[in-house]
Amino acid sequence: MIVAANFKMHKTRKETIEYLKELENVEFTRVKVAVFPPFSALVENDLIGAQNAYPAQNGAYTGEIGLEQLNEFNIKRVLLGHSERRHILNESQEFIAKKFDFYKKEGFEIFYCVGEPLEVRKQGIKAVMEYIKSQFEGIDLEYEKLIIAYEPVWAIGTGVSATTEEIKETHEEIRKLTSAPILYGGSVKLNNISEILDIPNVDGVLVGSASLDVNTFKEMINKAKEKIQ
Ligand SMILES: O=C[C@H](O)COP(=O)(O)O
Repeated sequence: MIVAANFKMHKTRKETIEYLKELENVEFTRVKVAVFPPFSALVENDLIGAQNAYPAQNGAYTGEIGLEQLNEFNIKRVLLGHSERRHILNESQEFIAKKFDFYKKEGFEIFYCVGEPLEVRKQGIKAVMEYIKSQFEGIDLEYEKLIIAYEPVWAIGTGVSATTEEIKETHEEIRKLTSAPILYGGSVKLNNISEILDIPNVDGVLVGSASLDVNTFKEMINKAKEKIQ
């Protein structure tokens, strides 16, 4: 079971350090926990991953960070292909695949996000899978340190999670393509996490807004623990 927190553009360095301190007392046995803070809050801690990274050691890439900056904090985990980077920052599949390739070669654990917009979901699962397959172009689905996060765009930050049936059918289809763990993300809250974790082929969750409160996130970790036999 994997429970991951994506702070997006929330929290300062000080707040992130306090958050991590709160997590120190949590017993993680058999639950993998990951925390993705903003770049300015990256610290050396096993839970930490970067929300994004440029595919280079260093260089003239204004506004980006690369391997050199991640190495400073011994960070070996990165989130790639998040919907906000694809849709707000217009990252192309080709560029995301370049990042994937670079950080795969560096042995990073890669949380790789996919998910369809509402107009595609309305056309049904076949169209959803065509869309998702296009987001897998250039991605090594056999990479042993790959974790996939299925996050329907229309469920992110809206308070409206995908239905159990939608998650079930999509994860089932993604499972046919890879043996990597598959997380669900998109309005995961304390009141729906248990139900979501019960769905076949759901190996964990990627949580945005609900993860910002550390007590809520801790309770989510506990709910995930309850699912482990
Ligand atoms: O990375 C996390 C997802 O975008 C989900 O965000 P959310 O939980 O605020 O809907």
